[in-house]
Parts: sequence; C-alpha cells; structure tokens
Amino acid sequence: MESTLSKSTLHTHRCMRRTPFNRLFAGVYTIALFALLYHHVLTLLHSTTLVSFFISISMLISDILLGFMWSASQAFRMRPIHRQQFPENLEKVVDRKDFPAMDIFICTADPYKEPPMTVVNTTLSVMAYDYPTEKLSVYVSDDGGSELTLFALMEAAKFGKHWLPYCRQNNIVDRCPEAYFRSNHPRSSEIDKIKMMYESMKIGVETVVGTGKVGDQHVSSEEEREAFNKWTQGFTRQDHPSVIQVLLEMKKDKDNTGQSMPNLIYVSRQKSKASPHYFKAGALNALLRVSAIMTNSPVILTLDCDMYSNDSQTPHRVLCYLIGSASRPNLGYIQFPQRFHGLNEADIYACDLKREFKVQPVGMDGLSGPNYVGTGCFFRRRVFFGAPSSFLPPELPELSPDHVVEKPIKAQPILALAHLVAGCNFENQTNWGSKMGFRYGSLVEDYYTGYRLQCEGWNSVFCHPDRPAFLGDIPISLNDVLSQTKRWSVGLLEVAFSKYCPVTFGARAMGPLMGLCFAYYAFWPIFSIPITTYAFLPQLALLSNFSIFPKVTDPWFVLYIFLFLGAYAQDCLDFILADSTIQRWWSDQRMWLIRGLSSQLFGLTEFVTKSLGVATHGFNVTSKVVDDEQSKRYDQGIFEFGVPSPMFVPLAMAATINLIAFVRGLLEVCSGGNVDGSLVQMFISGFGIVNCFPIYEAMVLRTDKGRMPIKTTIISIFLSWALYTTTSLILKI
Ligand SMILES: O=c1ccn([C@@H]2O[C@H](COP(=O)(O)OP(=O)(O)O[C@H]3O[C@H](CO)[C@@H](O)[C@H](O)[C@H]3O)[C@@H](O)[C@H]2O)c(=O)[nH]1
Ligand SMILES: [Mn+2]
Repeated sequence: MESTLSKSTLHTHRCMRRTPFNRLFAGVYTIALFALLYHHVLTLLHSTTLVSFFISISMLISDILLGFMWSASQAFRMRPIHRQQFPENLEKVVDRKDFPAMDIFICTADPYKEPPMTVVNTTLSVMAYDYPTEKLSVYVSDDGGSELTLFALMEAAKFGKHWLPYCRQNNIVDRCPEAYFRSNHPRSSEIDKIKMMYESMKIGVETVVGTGKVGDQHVSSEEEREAFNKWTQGFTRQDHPSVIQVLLEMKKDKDNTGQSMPNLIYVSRQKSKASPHYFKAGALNALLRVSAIMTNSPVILTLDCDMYSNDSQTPHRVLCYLIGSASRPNLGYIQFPQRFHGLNEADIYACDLKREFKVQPVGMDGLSGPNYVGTGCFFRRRVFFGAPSSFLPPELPELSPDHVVEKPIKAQPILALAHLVAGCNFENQTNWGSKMGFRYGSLVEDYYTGYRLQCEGWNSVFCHPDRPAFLGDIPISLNDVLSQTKRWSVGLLEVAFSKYCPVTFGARAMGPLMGLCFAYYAFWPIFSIPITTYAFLPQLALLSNFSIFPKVTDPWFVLYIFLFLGAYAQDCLDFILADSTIQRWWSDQRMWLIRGLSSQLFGLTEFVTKSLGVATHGFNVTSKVVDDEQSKRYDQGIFEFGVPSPMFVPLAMAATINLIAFVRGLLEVCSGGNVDGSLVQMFISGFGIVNCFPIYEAMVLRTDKGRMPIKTTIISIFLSWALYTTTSLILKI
C-alpha cells in the first residue's frame, strides 16, 4: 500500500455543513440591515429639532458601524472548513532521520512579570518534543536582559538531561514538568525521584529570583562565571551589549542515557536607548538572524514564554502539511489556536477568546488561511524573505534560508557573527521589519506580520486538534485584561489607518473575503463607538422622556427585534458549535460590552492622540504572576477591580445611568405613562443592568480587596450626575 499513500493520508479537509445556512442568513440579514438604514434616513429627514437630529445621526452612525462590523464578520462564515491530520502515517511516507530541522523561538521580556520558572517550563516542554533531538534547537530571547532568566535556563539545561529521557522512556504526552507534576498520576519511586529533582531546581531558581542576584555560590563552572560576568555595572535592560550563551550543544551534550540533547541557546539582543527595539517583533527578528547563523533550520516555531507544549506529537502534525507531495509551495505557516489553562467555569473575562482564536480562524482556513496569532505557529523560514515567487536576499549570505551551516554553533566565527547580527544597529537601512522578517509598525506585530505575509501571497493552515497543542496563562484581573486589549486596540488601529488598510490594500491583494476578515480585526476597536452610544444615549433620552425607537405597534419595531435576536442568536450558536457553553457565551458578550466601554474606547483615544503627536505608546507586558488571594477570587468567578484605573470609570458610569434610567422608566410606567414609546429604551437599560451585576456588586456590596476602589465609585457617580444634568438641560430645550 506504500505506493498509494497520497496527500489525503496525511491530512484531509471538508467544508462545514452549516455553510449554506450561513450564506442564506447573511443574505436575509443584509436586507434587514438596509431596511434599518432606510428607516434611519427617514427619521433623520423628519427630525424637527436640532436635538432630535443629533440623536438620529448618532444612532445612524452607530448602526452603520455595527452593520459594517457585522458584514465583515460574515466573511468568516462563508467557507469554514474542518481539517484532520494523520500523524500516524507520517513515518510511512518519510523516514524519521529525514525530518526537517526545527528552530524554536521563545520570547520573554521581564523576569518579574514573567517568572523565569514559567520560561523554564515552556522551554523544557518543547525540548522534550517527540522529535529527533539532533534536529531541535531552542532559542530563548530575553528582552528583559536578565541574569535571573539566564540562571534559570542553565538550571533547566541540567534538569533537562534527566527530564528528556524520563519523558521518552515513559511515553509522557504532557512534557511540561509543572503541568505534569500537577496532574494526577500513579506514584512510583522513579516519579518521586524526578519530581524531587524538579522541586529542588524550582526552589533554587525561585530563591535566586527572590534575591534578584545570582550569587557566587550558584555559579558552578568557569563557563557560567564568564557568562554572568557580562552583567557589568552599566548593564541595564534598556542598554546593554548582546549576550548569546550556548547552554546545550547537540551531539556534545548528552542526557543521562547518553543520547544527544537538543541545542539550547540564550539570546539577549543588544539594546541601546538611542535605537528603537520594536518590542517583540524586534526580538523575533534578532532570533531569526542569530538562528540563521547557528542552525538555519527550515522550520520555525514561535512561542510566548507562557505557552507550554501540551502534546509531544505536535511537530508530527505539522509535518503532515510540510512533507513531500502533501505540501503546497506557497504554504507559509501552520497556526495552532491559543488555548489556556486555569480558566474559571464561566470564563468571566472571556479570555478563552473563542471567537477570535477558534471560530474565526476556521472561517479563514477555508479561504487562504488563518492569521498569525503570535504564538503556537510553525513557519517556513522562507516566508520571511519575500513573496513565494520573489525571493528577497538578506544582506549577508549567511542569513539566507538556503545557506547551509557547516561549523558547530560554538565555533568562534559563528559566535562572532551571531553577536553582530544581534546588534541594535544591524537593521539600520535594511529591509528588516518592512519587507523582511516580522513586521514593525504595529503593537500587534503578530496580526500585522501574518497580514502582510498573506498579502504577499503566502497561505496558511489552521490546525486545532482536540488535545490542545499549547496551553498558556491568562490574566486574572480585569485591569490586566483591559490593558491587554487596550494594547491590541492601539496596534490594530495602527494597521487600519495605515496605507496597508485591509479594506483597500488587503482586499486588492487577497480578494474581498480575506480583506474583510482582516478588516474585522483591524477595525475591532471601533465597536467602542456604537457600544458607548447604546450604553448612554437611549438611557439619557429615557430619563428626559424622549422616545428614540419605534413604538411596539410600529412595524419597524419587528425589524429591531429581528436584528437584535438574529445577531445574538447566531453568535451564541457559533459558540455552542465550537464546544463552549451558554454561560461562557454570556460572559463573552458581557466582555464585548465591557471592552467596548473601556479598553477599546481608551485604545481608540490613545491612538488618536498619538496620531496627533501628543503621546506615544509602548508594549506593556501582561503579568503572568499569580497572587493567591486574587486567584482564589478568580476561581470563584468574582470580578477583580482592586486598582484605581480610569478604564473602570465609564463602566461604573454606564452601570449607574442604566440603573437610574430603568427605575425612572419603571416609575413612569407604574404611574400610567407611555410604555409603548419607551419600551425599547427600557429593554436596553434592563439589558445593561443585567450585564452590570458584577459592577454593582463591586461598587456597593463587596468589601474584599478586589472591589471597585471607593474613589473610582465616587468619581463615576459624580460624572454620571454631571452627564445627566447637562443632557437633560439640552434635551429640554
Ligand atoms: O518588548 C517585548 C515585549 C513583549 N515580548 C514578548 O511578547 C510575548 C507576548 O507578550 P504578552 O505580554 O504576553 O502579550 P499578550 O497580549 O498576552 O500576547 C498576545 O498579543 C501579542 C501582541 O500584542 C502577541 O505578540 C502575543 O503572541 C499574543 O499572545 C511575551 O512572550 C513577551 O515576553 C518581547 O519579547 N519583547
Ligand atoms: Mn500573553
């Protein structure tokens, strides 16, 4: 049968059955949307006063934006596909010794926000891949330039010599030590022994991190001493020479059974306050070059330091797309979804990002492929050097993807060259970041890089096996979640309003559907405009007895019901079909509203001020440190406010105004007032209130540390009052 093994035996795909229904629904809904716009225009034309004109135009703009986002999101629903891989067939097609070499990049940026033990665990989990060790090289990029991280990795290298053979001999699937020891498994003396080794390494690393300095007693060899000597007096995170340290060299370093260890290299690129470093994209480009000099493997995996491997077979799955006749020449990368461990049952902050990381990529997969999401992505090295049909040669021949490395990685000329290409001036006047490597110019370098690659003609594949290939950490306080999405908002807008706007440039390069998919993300922060409008305007109008929606008896009322229920029901269905729960979907829609009122709104404002030249923005790394009390509250599903953050103010204001408007409307109804005209407004306020439950709790009921700071509550109530009095004055004119 060997000779009949074809493409289909390594991977298959089929169109999802829901596709025709999706298309039909999109058609019907589009007609309803146009009807709504027609209705808005009519109301606008018939508005008699300046105030009603202003209200109508606000509602029109909001609905146009919602309608635009809705249309863009339909592109994901036009051709979703389902893929399957057959890694068990791989070795029938290709010999293990012919597997391509892989370079794995792990990024870390701050030993205090990203504990070195997290980096260690991720590193070990991929070093232990079920893959020929002499084909694996792991590069850790440390933008924090921290000797603590280097020390932790040195310890990991030593422990790895026991851990790798242990995993291999016992056929462990979960090769991240921390996760493995956390899960239940039968006890044996072997497990106890390796667990003890792990624990003692962990204590050692955490002690050193606690003291903030690698003391002499922790340095065990001359080589290690030399490495730490690079941290001289003037060495700071923002200003230091490049440090490249080979911690394990394949073939030379053996594990305790005598088998070769993979390469493990610590890289902290040169930093200088005088030259921009472009955050993670800059770090990845430095790694691209350093790895080119040292190993130049044709396949590259990028990982964030908190995304450990949860399946030792993942590279085999990837090869199903890269090997032999099964591979397409313009296939640029294979993206795995970001999945997370430690989510609480309701996933209160919607950190699962089901829509972004699961539902939508499946939709793009049926077009030319999902976008790159920053981690868990296997690239062909070639994609970083121009379009599939036009190769862009790098400035040094050694950086070229087809260059063959002949010298060992510790050879003097190799190390010298590696230091040179990790230098902060190397990229000056080159194509790096513009046409080559990971792209600069957006805080979401992942989105932007994937987008530009797709525009160049590279395709991608979405691979989402049932067992998650990688698992990452999630932020567990609302402020962290919102800061993260604020950074994303700014980054996305940077692309939306650049010359590479997906609606124009993107649609031309990749076709309208892919253009719309990318546009959905790029314009994602503008959800904040309609959400903010809907959170305040109908309520303020209700408080002044001003009716802005059709009466219940009006035929247009049915249209509103259809549009609302249609969009919500379809979204909910998407969630359920993606193996989520109603409860999590509810949290997700609530976070959609919360983000719209806070992080996206602030992101939008920050982007505008930055464009006007008032402010600049940086990459604020998400904290992966866990505070016990916080984490307990998180597990109980309680929102964590705690710190005074300006982003909480609009949330608390919306909570207040919605409550007052609803109560006022109710009183009006009880006293025999006009229900018919204000029903939609009452419904919206009521819906707001239901969504705001955690906010009321945090404002008035709770006493724990995670409650809304009193100051924020007072300021918000005061501002709500000010907003109410001003608008009621205006509305009464
Ligand atoms: O100057 C920097 C800043 C960050 N990082 C690394 O970038 C990764 C992502 O940072 P994190 O703070 O975890 O950001 P998130 O918002 O959680 O990350 C998402 O969004 C980022 C873009 O904003 C993507 O790069 C990530 O892959 C994606 O998971 C981490 O490994 C950091 O160590 C650097 O290497 N250098
Ligand atoms: Mn992260």
